[in-house]
Formats: sequence, structure tokens, C-alpha cells
Amino acid sequence: MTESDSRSADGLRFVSFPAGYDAANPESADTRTLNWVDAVNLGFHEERQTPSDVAAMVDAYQWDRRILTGVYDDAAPEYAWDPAVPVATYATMVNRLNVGGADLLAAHLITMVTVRPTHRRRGILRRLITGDLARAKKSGLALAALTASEATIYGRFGFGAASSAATVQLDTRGGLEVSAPPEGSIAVADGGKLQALAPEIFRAHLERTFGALGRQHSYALRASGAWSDGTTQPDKALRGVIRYTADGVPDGYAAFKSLGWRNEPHTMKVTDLVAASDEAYRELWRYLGSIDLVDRLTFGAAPVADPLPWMLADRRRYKVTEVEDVLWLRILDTRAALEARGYFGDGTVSLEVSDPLGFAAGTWLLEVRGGAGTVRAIAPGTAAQAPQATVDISALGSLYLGDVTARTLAAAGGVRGTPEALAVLDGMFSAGPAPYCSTHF
Ligand SMILES: CC(=O)SCCNC(=O)CCNC(=O)[C@H](O)C(C)(C)COP(=O)(O)OP(=O)(O)OC[C@H]1O[C@@H](n2cnc3c(N)ncnc32)[C@H](O)[C@@H]1OP(=O)(O)O
Repeated sequence: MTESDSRSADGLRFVSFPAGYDAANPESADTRTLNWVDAVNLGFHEERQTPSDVAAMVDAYQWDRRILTGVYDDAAPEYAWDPAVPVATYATMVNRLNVGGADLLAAHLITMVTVRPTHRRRGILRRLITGDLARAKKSGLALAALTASEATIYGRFGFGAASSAATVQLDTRGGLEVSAPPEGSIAVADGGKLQALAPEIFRAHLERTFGALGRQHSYALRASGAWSDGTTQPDKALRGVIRYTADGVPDGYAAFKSLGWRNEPHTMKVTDLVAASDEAYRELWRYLGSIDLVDRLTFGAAPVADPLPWMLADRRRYKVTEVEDVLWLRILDTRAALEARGYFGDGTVSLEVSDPLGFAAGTWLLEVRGGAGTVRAIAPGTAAQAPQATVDISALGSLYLGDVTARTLAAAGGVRGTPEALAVLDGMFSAGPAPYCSTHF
């Protein structure tokens, strides 16, 4: 779907369209896109943007193949904001998730959800998301995903928190000692060239990292300093480095900026760090920890199971200051999602899935052999010989990448099952590497 327009019983118009340029002035976004972005900025308490700023976003949105939806209320009173500015916004795109299987799995991504305070709590989000999830399922997508502004909103629509990332802080006074010997080399990046290289390095990271999600176009622009965080203007403070293997192949990069001399202790904020090998990860941190006149490094997207403290001569220089959920998953097609996943242990389990929206409900027999799963729909009660568990759909979203164990979810009440079933589920889903997703959208 690229364009659609429908009116609901309460007179609201729901319109979906791709971001576009003004036909008469390609330096500017078209009015519909400008108004849509204006509404998003209102919803997230951001500053207004100029037409040329938004034009730069159009390019990125087209690259992402985003579909924007606006909800319009033509019944605006006199003196009110132009009714051409939507009272609610919603955007979607598709990107690929590493679920440990033979192929990356296409996921339906939902973002930029806002409803104007004057129009809240009358079911606009519910109408947007239930219709959208139904269309995504119909188009053959097995999973939907989002990153949530609040943890209380999306469980009711079947999403479960599926992976987390850490904000970390490193004391680098006197330099950071890394135990392993150095390998390969590091060079300061040319910003323009890093913009072209970053997606390639990220693709290699995505292929090897369980739980990683493909990135939208803006990541490379921000990694290179062409865009700053939150604007389409250059970030003059941003610096980058590239790591090369001993054969001279680039396999990692880091982007970072000083928070300035007035900031005590002198802090370098790492804004992005992508490694396509363990060696690249070590060498990028070795470099960052060696920069003179810096007393502290911070990074807001570190893996929770981070090798970094384990590679330091002094692990107490590493502190986790926050851990927060990143990816929320909503399974739309139980069989397709479970068959796409790669598993860490073999076994058989019968799963009864409840789903208030009906997309993924049923009773399924999951058999894993050699790490690959096959799923069969079965009538409830017919697989009594297999260990049995019952999950609600948001718990299945949380279980999917194994970030939380079935035993923990059982203790929390989201999964019910025999001890044997919980043990089989944990052997299959959670016995491997923890998922790591550094993509926010
Ligand atoms: C993926 C992303 O983009 S995350 C960003 C989400 N957006 C924001 O945080 C911006 C500020 N907030 C908003 O714009 C709005 O409050 C929204 C989008 C969160 C909700 O929009 P609304 O149209 O008011 O939601 P709607 O009326 O459809 O409510 C649906 C259900 O969610 C509940 N709900 C809505 N917002 C919240 C919330 N912030 N916290 C808890 N529950 C909520 C409602 O009570 C309702 O529950 P029910 O149907 O079980 O009775």
C-alpha cells in the first residue's frame, strides 16, 4: 500500500502516503509531508523544522520506504491550527531482524506514533494499530516491532519487550588497559567516506549478531556527522574512527563527540559503535580508551551481555548506569515466526497461544531438530505426550529472542507450563547468546 484515504464514523479522515517533495520546488517537502512532520514535532515536544530540513528527511524516508499515516479532523474551530495538520501520526517501514535462522526475517516496524492531546483516549491509536497490524499480517509479515516511549502502551496490542541495551560509563583516566594484544589498525575516518561505509559494516554486523535489526538511512548520516542527533544539520563536533583487519579490511567504526571542556570530568560521548567482529569491538574500545585529555567515556547502546568489562585489566572502570528495553515484538504469524527462528537446543513442546486480536492464536506443536524448528497447528489437547505450555501473545513476543527465560515469565504469570515444558523452552530459546539490538526507530 502506498496511498489510501478513508473516513471513519466520527468524521476523522485516515490518510496514508509516502513522504514527498513539492513539485514546484524540489528543495522543499510537499505541504502534506511538512504538516505531518509538524504534527510529529508537536507530539514529541520537538522544535519546528524548516521546509529544507524536512526536504532532507524526505530523502531519508523514501530510502527507508516509510509509509506515513495522518489522521485529520476537518472540524477545527476558528483560530485553531490548520486542519491540514493531522491530529495523529503513525509511520511504518519494513526492515530485517536477525532471529538466528538461515535468513534474516522481515519485520513490520511501527514508529512516530502521536495523538494530539486534544484527541487522546478516544481510540485513535487503537484504530490505527489494529488496522495496520491486520494489513501487515495479510501482506505476509510474521512479526511487527517497535521501540516504545512508555512501557505501558503496547502490551495490550500483543507486543512484548524482547531485548534491552545498557547505558555504560567508563573511567579512562590514565588510559584504559585492554588485556588482549592489539590486532589490526585504527584510522580517523573521513566523514563523507564513513557515510558510504557505515551501512556496509552494519550489514556485516547484522548478519552475525543475534537480535540485530536493519537500520534506517539516517544512521549513516548521523554516524558521519552529516546530520546531528535530532536535526538534519551537520554535527560539527562529531568524529569517527574505522577499524581495519590485519589485511586492511574495514570491519568496525565508532562515532563520538566531546561534551566540551566545561563538562567535568572531561567526557567523550560515543554516539554509535558498530563491530562486525569481536576483534573490531575490542580495538575500537582500546582506541577510545586511549584518547588523551578524556576522563570518561559514555555509550547509550551497549549490549547487556557486554564483553567490554571482561577485556579490561580493571573491570571496575566500567559501570552500567541504566538498562532499558529496546525492541518490542508482536508475533503476527506464529508458525512463520517460530519456523524462521534459529534455536539453541533441540526438543518438542506444545504451545497454546492466546491472542486477544486473534492474529496468532492457536495450539502449535514446535519441534526443533538441529536448531531448526517446524511448527504444526494441532487441536487443543491432542499433543498430551509433548510437554505443554500456555502463553499470551505479548509473552511470546518477549520469549521469542530468549532475552527472558520461560521460567522467569512463568514466575511473572505470563507463561504457564509443566516444569518439563519450561525447561524445553529455555533450552531452545535462551541457551545461546543474548540478543543485541542497537537500532532505535
Ligand atoms: C512506537 C512509537 O512511536 S512510541 C511513541 C508513542 N507516542 C507518544 O508517547 C507520544 C505521546 N502520547 C500520545 O501521543 C498518545 O497518548 C498515544 C499515541 C500514546 C495514545 O494515543 P490514544 O489515541 O490516546 O490511544 P487510544 O485512545 O487508542 O488508547 C488505546 C488504549 O491504550 C491506552 N493508552 C493509551 N496511551 C497510554 C499510555 N500513555 N499509557 C498507558 N495506556 C495508554 C488507553 O487507555 C486505551 O486502553 P484500552 O483500549 O485498553 O481501554
